[in-house]
This record gives sequence, structure tokens and C-alpha cells, in this order.
Amino acid sequence: MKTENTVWHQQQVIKTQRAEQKKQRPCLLWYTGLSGSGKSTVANAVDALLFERGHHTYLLDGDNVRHGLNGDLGFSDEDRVENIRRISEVSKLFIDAGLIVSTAFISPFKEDRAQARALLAEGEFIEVFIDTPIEVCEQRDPKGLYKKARAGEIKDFTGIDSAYDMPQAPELHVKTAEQDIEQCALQIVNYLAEQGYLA
Ligand SMILES: Nc1ncnc2c1ncn2[C@@H]1O[C@H](COP(=O)(O)OS(=O)(=O)O)[C@@H](OP(=O)(O)O)[C@H]1O
Ligand SMILES: Nc1ncnc2c1ncn2[C@@H]1O[C@H](COP(=O)(O)OP(=O)(O)O)[C@@H](O)[C@H]1O
Repeated sequence: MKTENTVWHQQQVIKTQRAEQKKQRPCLLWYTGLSGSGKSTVANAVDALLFERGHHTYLLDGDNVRHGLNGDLGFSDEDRVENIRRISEVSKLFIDAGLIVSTAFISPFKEDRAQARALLAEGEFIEVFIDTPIEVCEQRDPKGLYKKARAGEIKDFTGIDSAYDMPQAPELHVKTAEQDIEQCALQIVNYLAEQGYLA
């Protein structure tokens, strides 16, 4: 075990104090969905609304994190598991800092999402299923990746030749083919308000 000679230090300022100072209940909005489903767009819209209302937030976005922290990882099942493991641990640190955190990753495997939930306290993990039919994602194809995957230029593409486990009981179920971006964002912000995260 690599941690056998390290000791956990209790910090003087604790999570509840940080949260109280920020007048919010820290939580993690865990967006999951296919490529092109709208994770990034909706997460950004929610983050902007919360920021405007004076909340302390941070958004970890798939493509950006893969340019830095997870720049060594690809798209094999094994690399995706490690990608989500690191994101989950980083999110926990931001939660400790008292923030309302959003992550926008495909996060295709239910075990990894369950692992992320298990790292946090009860009520801190909010799974947001960005539920968009693959036909709609493919039609949008904002980065031209479906076209490449269909042409065999990208392998292990989620929904085509790599698996996606649909969430069975997400806290939030957002249907982007039936609501516009603003309505999707408001659905999430209203949930946070109703559940007392923004008190
Ligand atoms: N093979 C393959 N499958 C899926 N996606 C691919 C692939 N190759 C590159 N991309 C681009 O990488 C983004 C997904 O990265 P994630 O870190 O969210 O993926 S995962 O959670 O580890 O499965 C994804 O971003 P989004 O479109 O925003 O989801 C793609 O732009
Ligand atoms: N209701 C909606 N919610 C989110 N995105 C939408 C919606 N309607 C259309 N779109 C478009 O769908 C695309 C989604 O892309 P993106 O947010 O990058 O998806 P992802 O991060 O899941 O790959 C964007 O071009 C966005 O403008």
C-alpha cells in the first residue's frame, strides 16, 4: 500500500465552516450522458446562473481536464475508469472547500459513478442524467466525432463501439431534446433551491 507511511491530518478549518461562510450546502452535480448530449452546455449554463446569484462554484469539464490532469489517459475502459476515479477525488477536495461543484464527463460506467457517490456524504452527490437520444447527439455532432467514429477513424466511441450504462435512479433527469438550454438549466437550479442547497 503506497499510503502506509503517511498520516491523515485533521485540518483546523472544516468543511461545514467553509460552507457556512459561503452560505450554501456544498454538493457535486455529476452530469453524465453521451457525447453531444449537452453536458457541457447545460453545466456551463447552470454554473453561470449560480455564479450570478453569488454562489461559490467550480466546473470540471471533460475536454479541459483531459488536456491537463488526465492528459495521460485515452478511451480504453481502463483509462475511462482511472479518468473518473481522479475526477471523483478532485471533486471531493472541492466539496471540502465548500463549493458547489459540477463535473461534465461521459462517465459511462455505473460502477464508477457509484464509486464517486460513495466518496461523499449523504446528499452531496447529485447525479444529473443528460438524457438525449443518440440519434439527436449524432445529428448535432458539435465536434464532428460521430462522423469520424462511423467512418472508423475513432475507435471505442461511446454509444457506437463502447458501452454507456444509463443511470437507473438519477436525482435529475434532463431531456435536452424536449426542453431548450435555459429550461434545462432552470430545472437543475430549481432542484438545488428546493432541496436547500442554496440556503
Ligand atoms: N472514443 C471516444 N469516446 C467518447 N468521447 C471521445 C472519444 N474520443 C474523444 N472523445 C472526446 O472526449 C470527450 C469525453 O471525455 P470524457 O473524459 O468525458 O470521457 S469518459 O468519461 O472517460 O468516458 C468527449 O467529449 P464530449 O463530447 O464533451 O462528451 C469527446 O469530445
Ligand atoms: N436543450 C439543450 N441542452 C443542451 N445542449 C443543447 C440543447 N439544445 C441544443 N443543444 C446543443 O447541443 C450541443 C451539445 O454539445 P455539448 O454541450 O458539447 O455536449 P457534451 O458536453 O455532452 O458533449 C451544443 O451544440 C448545444 O448548443
